[in-house]
Amino acid sequence: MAVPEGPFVVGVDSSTQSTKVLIVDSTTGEIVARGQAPHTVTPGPGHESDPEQWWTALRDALDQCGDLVHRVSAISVGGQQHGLVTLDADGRPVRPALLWNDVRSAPQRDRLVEELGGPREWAERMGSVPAPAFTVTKWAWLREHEPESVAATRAVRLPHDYLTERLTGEATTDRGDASGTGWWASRSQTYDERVLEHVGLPPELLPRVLGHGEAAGTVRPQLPLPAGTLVATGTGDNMAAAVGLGLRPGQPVLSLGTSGTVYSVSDHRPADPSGTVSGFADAGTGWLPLACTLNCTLAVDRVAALLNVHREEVSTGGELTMFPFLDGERTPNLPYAAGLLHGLRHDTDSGQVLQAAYDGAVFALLRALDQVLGEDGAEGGTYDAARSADRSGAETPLLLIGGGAKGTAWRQTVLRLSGRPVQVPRAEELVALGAAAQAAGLLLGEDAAAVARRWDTAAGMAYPAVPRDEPTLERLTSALAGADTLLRGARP
Ligand SMILES: Nc1ncnc2c1ncn2[C@@H]1O[C@H](COP(=O)(O)OP(=O)(O)O)[C@@H](O)[C@H]1O
Ligand SMILES: O=C(CO)[C@@H](O)[C@H](O)COP(=O)(O)O
Repeated sequence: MAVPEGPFVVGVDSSTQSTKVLIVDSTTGEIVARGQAPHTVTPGPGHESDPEQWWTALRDALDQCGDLVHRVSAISVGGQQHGLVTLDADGRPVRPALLWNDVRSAPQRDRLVEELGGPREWAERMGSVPAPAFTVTKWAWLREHEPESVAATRAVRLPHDYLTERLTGEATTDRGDASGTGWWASRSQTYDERVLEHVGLPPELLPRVLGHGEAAGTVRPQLPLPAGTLVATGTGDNMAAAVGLGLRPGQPVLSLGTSGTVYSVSDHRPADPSGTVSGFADAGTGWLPLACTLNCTLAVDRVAALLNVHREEVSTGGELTMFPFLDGERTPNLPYAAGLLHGLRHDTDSGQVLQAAYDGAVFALLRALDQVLGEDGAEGGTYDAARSADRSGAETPLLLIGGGAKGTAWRQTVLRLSGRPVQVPRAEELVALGAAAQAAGLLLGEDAAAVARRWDTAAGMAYPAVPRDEPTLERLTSALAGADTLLRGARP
């Protein structure tokens, strides 16, 4: 095999549970070194992490890559979306970051939607009806609950902005991640003065939104990378994964990680007034209609741990339904929900209970997939099936990514409940690869998604479609309707 010659680039995925770093040969896409370091997330009703720890984790993960770190030419950071990072006058976090899966801001979210024109106005102007995940709702929560933290705040950042700024010293963001704040309007593609004024956030506290392909800066001296290393814009983790797959319109993705997401890229600006589909911008000049669940791999792993079985020890049979909404849920919009199990019998075994958790998690994502693909449609919401078929007329495979995609039980559940062909890319770290492609794109003057396509990152195991398990889908649909009052829950 040829010795990698570079130039080398670094892709970073600073996600909820850990920081992952890849050093990639920009010519071939070969991964030549990797590192990973964990993050701590507070348990309980709120989910918070210390941004300083993300920075330490990034340095640790880079250290694990060995001497190659000193030979890299460019870097880019993909980060978990939406997190509210508040910095003081010295650039230090005022308090831990409020994360995307912290639903304490659900009451503020409801008020903001109502006070600023209702769901249709939000969707049409901003691109999304905000969920409690969105940064603007967290800022509104902080104003109510910790006015002293707000008073001490001199800068507001997203997770990837924070890390990029630590690398460059420049306050920058990109349109992809900015589109998940709730204060960046997709219609005007600028920060929205009306929203900012309403929530008392001075625009000068926000970073500059870089244009497509613009550099964020260069690495400051005395960091673990060569001084002067180019720093690309970076973006939110889902936008980075879309780049990492070299995604084209009509190719659906299902990502199984801490969050579950379904999305595609689109040339059309999404505007879903139901709020199921977030109308994000992508990392280029297009769009990324996306639906996200709060309960995915961690929830299913938690159920396996409660049952004291391995995550692959599932069994068939029984008539169980489970909605594993341990953290409340975003899709469907049930922020005050808790997990729910229905249909237990004397002969139910633990494998069936675990399978019901997988089914519930995948069902929530697949229910949203048609709406996501509808937002991708050319005529404002009608899913164009023809675009989702290849030249032979076969349905375009669902690309299955994220840590869960490594698991057999996850793969089989998606196949059975989607009835679609599924493709699992061999490349596992698509967020970090997408960030690496951004860095390579900046270095080589190429489009980042084209770089990823050149690296052939989406290639992998192809599973043909199997008949859709309609009885299970029907059982889940009717259980969801029947359990509505319970799942709406009482506001704490
Ligand atoms: N071999 C595996 N089989 C099934 N699930 C796995 C496997 N390895 C990791 N996972 C799951 O992947 C999850 C992490 O996914 P990842 O996409 O890395 O998370 P994040 O969303 O934080 O980036 C873990 O919660 C774990 O449940
Ligand atoms: O909130 C969303 C998307 O809107 C999440 O997808 C976050 O971006 C967190 O991602 P992971 O840590 O699960 O990768």
